[in-house]
Amino acid sequence: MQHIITPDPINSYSEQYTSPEDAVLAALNKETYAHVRGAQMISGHLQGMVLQMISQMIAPKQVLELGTYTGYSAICLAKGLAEGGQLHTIDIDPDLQAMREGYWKEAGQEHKIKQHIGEAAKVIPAIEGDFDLAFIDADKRNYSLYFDLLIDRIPSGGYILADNTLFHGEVILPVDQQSNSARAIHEFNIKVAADDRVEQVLMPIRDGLMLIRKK
Ligand SMILES: C[S@@+](CC[C@H](N)C(=O)[O-])C[C@H]1O[C@@H](n2cnc3c(N)ncnc32)[C@H](O)[C@@H]1O
Repeated sequence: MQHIITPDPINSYSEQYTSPEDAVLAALNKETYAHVRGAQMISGHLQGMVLQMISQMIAPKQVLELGTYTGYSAICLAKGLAEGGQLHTIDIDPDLQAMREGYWKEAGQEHKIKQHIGEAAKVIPAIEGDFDLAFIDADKRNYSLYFDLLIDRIPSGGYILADNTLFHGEVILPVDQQSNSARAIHEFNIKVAADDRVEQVLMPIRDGLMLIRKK
């Protein structure tokens, strides 16, 4: 499944003029593609640097990530945490835990990252406090539910990032030709755009990255 909607040469050029992927992230990316199912899900070099820079700009005290996978985006987001800050990351799948913990340690970020295993919708209410930044990157059909669960936990001036908001370009197809996931994402985009509590920008980076700011 294609997860990059920009043409390959444009993507390669953009990567060429983006700061190089650090050695630990490059090794994690390589191992994910070599050994882990669904490797196209990984954020990767370009989007990873976008996540890192957004996190560095916000310098959040507490970040919530929905969808850890092999832990690539968690490293990128953790790099921007304020001194003493923490990233909570939730995944339903326990199997990749040893792999991600190994890379978090190698990246020197393990002390900032707390892994929660379970269904995101059940785990979110069990984590205390507000989130200066939340990254939604788990199952697509629940994006609208995740927005509802998170919006009151984001302070004014805080941010939500949502991945795959262009869903391989399927969101622009007539609704009856969209897959269930694409329709759920399209409904999420409509919902966010209609919500007066937020302002947002849908950036055509990788598979579509929406940056939402709570007013
Ligand atoms: C797109 S991947 C995350 C990629 C990762 N954020 C990155 O950029 O490298 C989605 C992850 O969401 C997890 N997931 C799917 N449904 C979930 C649910 N209901 N609750 C928590 N995690 C879920 C999957 O196990 C998978 O690891």
